[in-house]
Order: sequence, then C-alpha cells, then structure tokens
Amino acid sequence: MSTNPHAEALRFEDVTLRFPGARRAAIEDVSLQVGRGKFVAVIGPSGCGKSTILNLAAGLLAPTEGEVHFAGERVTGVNSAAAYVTQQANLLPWLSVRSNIGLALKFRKVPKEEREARVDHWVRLVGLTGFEDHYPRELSGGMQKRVSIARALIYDPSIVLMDEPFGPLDAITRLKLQQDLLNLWEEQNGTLVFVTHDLNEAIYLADEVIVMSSGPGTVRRVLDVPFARPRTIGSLVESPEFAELYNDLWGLFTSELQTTDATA
Ligand SMILES: Nc1ncnc2c1ncn2[C@@H]1O[C@H](COP(=O)(O)OP(=O)(O)OP(=O)(O)O)[C@@H](O)[C@H]1O
Repeated sequence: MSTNPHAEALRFEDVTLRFPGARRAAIEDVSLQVGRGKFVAVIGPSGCGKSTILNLAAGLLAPTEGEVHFAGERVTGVNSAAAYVTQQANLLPWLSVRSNIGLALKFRKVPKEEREARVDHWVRLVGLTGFEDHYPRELSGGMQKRVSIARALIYDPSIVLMDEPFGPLDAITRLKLQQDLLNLWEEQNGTLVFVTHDLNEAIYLADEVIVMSSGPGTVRRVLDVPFARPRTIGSLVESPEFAELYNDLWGLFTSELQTTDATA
C-alpha cells in the first residue's frame, strides 16, 4: 500500500456500512486504494455495494466501521473535492445547457468572462455546439449525459465519481460517449472512479478494475489493465490481450453469479 499521501487520491480502510435496520451489511471490510490520476472501474453484481462505495467517497454516507480518506484527509462530511455523475443526468430543468454546464463555476464565483469562455470550450468538447440555449427537456438522453459530464469535469475536480453514467443509452451512443470520456479524461488526467456493469466498458476505460462480490459487498479482486494510452476502443477490441482480460473478468463474474445463486 502506498504511504505517500500525494500519490493517493482515495483510500478505504476496512470499511463496513450497515444501513439502519438492514439484516446484513451493504459492504463489509472493504479496503481499497485509488492512486492520483488513475481511472478505476468498479464492477460487480447488482446490489454488491458499488453505489454505496461512491456515496462513501462523496461523503454522502459515513462508514459504520472503518475510515475513508481522500487526499490524505479523513472524509467526515460532504467531499467538496469530488464531482459526482449519477445514473440519472440530474440536470436542472429550468436552466439551459450553458447554465447547467457553468453551474459549478458560478458557485465558485469564477468571473463571468472566464466562465463564458470555459463553458464555450466544454460545449464544443462534448459536441453540443448549437444546443447551448436548449433546455434539458429538448435534449436526447445521450445529450443530457454529455451535459452532466461537462458539468462535472469543467471545474477540474480532484476526483470524479461516475455511477453507470451510460447505463440507459443505446449501444452506439454509449460507444461514442465512452470514447469521448476516454479522450477528455486523457486530456485532463484527473482521478476517476467509475461504476459499471459492463465488462467491456471497464476494460476500455480503466487502469484498474475492482471486482466486487455480493452478500455482503466485498472486494474480490483488483485487476490491472495494461493497455497504453491514448486508447482507441476500436483497436483495443481487436487485440488478443483484450480478449484475455475479458475472459479473466468474465470468469470472475460467472463464478460470482454461481456463488450468488447458491446462497440465494
Ligand atoms: N438507503 C438504503 N437503505 C437500506 N439499504 C440500502 C440502501 N441503499 C442501498 N441499500 C442496500 O445496500 C446494498 C448495496 O446497494 P448499492 O446500491 O450500493 O448496490 P449496487 O452494487 O450499486 O447495485 P446496482 O448495481 O443494482 O445499482 C443493497 O443490498 C441495497 O439493497
């Protein structure tokens, strides 16, 4: 384990979280580290505690036992260094695309001129030129996701937490957004923790994949994804190393499902 706080963004130390009245813990004895500048995917069966891990990292939940640390400090309240992209886009319906994207800059009192320039830049980066003045209800699901990603990344947060942000999208929009996110993240090089059910997505995007088990949620394995960056999803898919890693993950996943069935 790294002891250099500057090299480490997030650390869970033996974290257990038990919701009030629940029969068993949502997650139990979870220890993990996320290095600064790393892209880490968390995968596991439904209900294994993936969102709970993000909520703990965001400081929206407090551990029942154990400790969560961010940038060397214990998280004891809302982690204001973290941007959180939830499953739903959660845009403010009464604000335009521009205003939604610029919200965090406004809260941080960034001067208007600089704010406008940064919003323009991000509107272009996420491919929403021409839609700046539209309202969320006038956008497709994929466009709403683009707004929520721009809104999270625009203020250079120390860490971005994403909970299945591409879940409900069609396969083509999803692939496009995965590549876009990859390009944006490679440009920014921040720390990103990404929850997904999709094995391909985990391998395309991440430096490390944390595989979780359920009942209660624990960390089963951490796999390294050795592919160089910048990455292109199209060329990764054709490589034999991709197939090998996919099979490793699939093996872990299927044995996990069998264990879950056996204990159900
Ligand atoms: N507010 C809550 N109160 C009680 N139990 C909860 C609460 N939120 C989550 N749980 C339970 O905690 C466990 C972990 O839930 P969590 O949402 O973290 O799982 P997940 O892996 O993100 O699931 P999914 O992949 O289906 O989104 C589940 O058993 C869930 O039922």
